[in-house]
Amino acid sequence: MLSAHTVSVVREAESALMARVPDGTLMRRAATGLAAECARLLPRVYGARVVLLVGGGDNGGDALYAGANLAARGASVHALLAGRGLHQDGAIALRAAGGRTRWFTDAMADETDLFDADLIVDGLLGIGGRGGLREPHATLALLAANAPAPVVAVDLPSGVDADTGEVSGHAVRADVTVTFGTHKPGLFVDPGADRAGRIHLVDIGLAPELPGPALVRPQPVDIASLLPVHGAETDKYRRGVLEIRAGSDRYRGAAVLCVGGALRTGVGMVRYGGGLRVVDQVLSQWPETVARLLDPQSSTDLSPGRASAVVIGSGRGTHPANSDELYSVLESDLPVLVDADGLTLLTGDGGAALAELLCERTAHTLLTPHAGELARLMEADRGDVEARRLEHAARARDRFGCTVLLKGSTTVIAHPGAPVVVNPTGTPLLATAGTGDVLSGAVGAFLASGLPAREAAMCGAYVHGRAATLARGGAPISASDLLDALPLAIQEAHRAV
Ligand SMILES: NC(=O)C1=CN([C@@H]2O[C@H](COP(=O)(O)OP(=O)(O)OC[C@H]3O[C@@H](n4cnc5c(N)ncnc54)[C@H](O)[C@@H]3O)[C@@H](O)[C@H]2O)[C@@H](O)CC1
Ligand SMILES: Nc1ncnc2c1ncn2[C@@H]1O[C@H](COP(=O)(O)OP(=O)(O)O)[C@@H](O)[C@H]1O
Ligand SMILES: [K+]
Repeated sequence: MLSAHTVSVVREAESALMARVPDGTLMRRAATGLAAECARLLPRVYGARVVLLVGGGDNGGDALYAGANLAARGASVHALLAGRGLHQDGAIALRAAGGRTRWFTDAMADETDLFDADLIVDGLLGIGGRGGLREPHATLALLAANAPAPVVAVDLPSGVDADTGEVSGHAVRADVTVTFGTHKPGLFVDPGADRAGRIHLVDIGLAPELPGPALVRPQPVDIASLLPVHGAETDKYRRGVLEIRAGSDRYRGAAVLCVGGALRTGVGMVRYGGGLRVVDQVLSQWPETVARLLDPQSSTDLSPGRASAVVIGSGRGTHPANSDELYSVLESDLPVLVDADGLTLLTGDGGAALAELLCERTAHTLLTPHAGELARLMEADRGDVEARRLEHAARARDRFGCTVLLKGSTTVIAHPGAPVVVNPTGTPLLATAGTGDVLSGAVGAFLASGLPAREAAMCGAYVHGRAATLARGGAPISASDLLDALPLAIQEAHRAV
């Protein structure tokens, strides 16, 4: 697992470490690691043209010392200084090694060395950055974006909020981010993650001072260790029986995709309950489904019966009868995943009794909203949810006391009492109708196999994201393509051990 810590925790750990080592040690370690990564990106250091964008704080200091290191090895290093302060010792070191420094003004915008650079180092702001970039930082970020050279961000791309990944206005877009001591949450979560490029962690000796992480990002090997392994003696009940209450006579596709997602994830049995037309459609597409007619409008027995887990909601409807169905499902002691229409039913005054029941559940419970659904659930603004996904997923987790998987450009999973998980797989190709239905089926299959909600969500989101990439080798996909690729994604994930 890669782990990330918030700014306040990093600051505390750094102070504790600094008290034990000679002055300047941490910055020297950081700058040495940064210079080494810069050197790796250059065909050769001697003669390379390196431009440093230098802010007034220690982030600028790191860039200046790394620049001094490169200048001492024969690079032509030019620092553009921005903001009010300057890390004086860093600037002295750079000049002593033959580098140049110059204060940046807007008038210079056309004649900077940026366009001729072989490498640009973004040392404008690190974990001390607050809010959108002010001038002249914003202009420099824009100039760097338009220059052809690769950009290396120091600690994090300037303009990205270290704790949330939020970007307001301009932010540097890095090809590589060299981060120090531990990852910062904003490097893992969009829109920040999208600005970070490849992330390289430099060990500055901080680990012993760090508490548990705020955030984790599973690696293939972590997923491999979680995936259920079915031995020779397994049978369909041990693999899990998933009851699916997704789709309706009106939205039959949701049922087909959700059932397909579960079957292709390797569940032992899917039981499906729904109206005549949707049952027909499910059976014609997936004859292995055990289906029964169930009309939420009239049936009194809406309970899920003998299953290992239930998925409910997508395309199911938001009528009072659907509320009754959700109520019976939540009343059971089975693991339950609630998606889409099921989430809508939890909102407003009408949803109060359901929400209360949800909060009281002791069995594994998982909500899988996208940003719009989470915004409705929590009476928040959708744009705000997208800008600060971690905070909003955690708020929903705390409100309902259950696991929340927030879908979107970065999928995050918030679970009570554990670090938030950031899913490392996925692609914008997934932003197409019906892919969420496949996800709920896949996660439901893992729940049915006995994985706890957090682990089921991690495995489901991971293989779903990989399936999107594997399905057509990076070409556009539809939700149905995911179904074919899910088994490959699972096979690949098992191999990572
Ligand atoms: N503290 C330590 O021991 C270490 C810190 N290191 C570096 O130090 C960095 C943190 O340094 P600082 O605390 O000095 O903070 P920064 O260098 O990140 O930034 C602080 C400066 O930026 C200005 N600023 C903040 N938000 C701004 C905005 N939106 N637009 C324009 N200017 C803005 C502030 O007024 C302040 O002058 C880390 O990210 C890392 O790069 C590393 O050297 C490792 C060791
Ligand atoms: N920009 C994006 N980048 C990566 N994944 C995305 C993006 N947008 C959406 N997704 C993923 O696509 C799926 C869409 O699910 P959802 O919004 O429920 O759609 P639907 O209801 O049509 O099935 C989710 O798994 C989500 O994480
Ligand atoms: K930076």
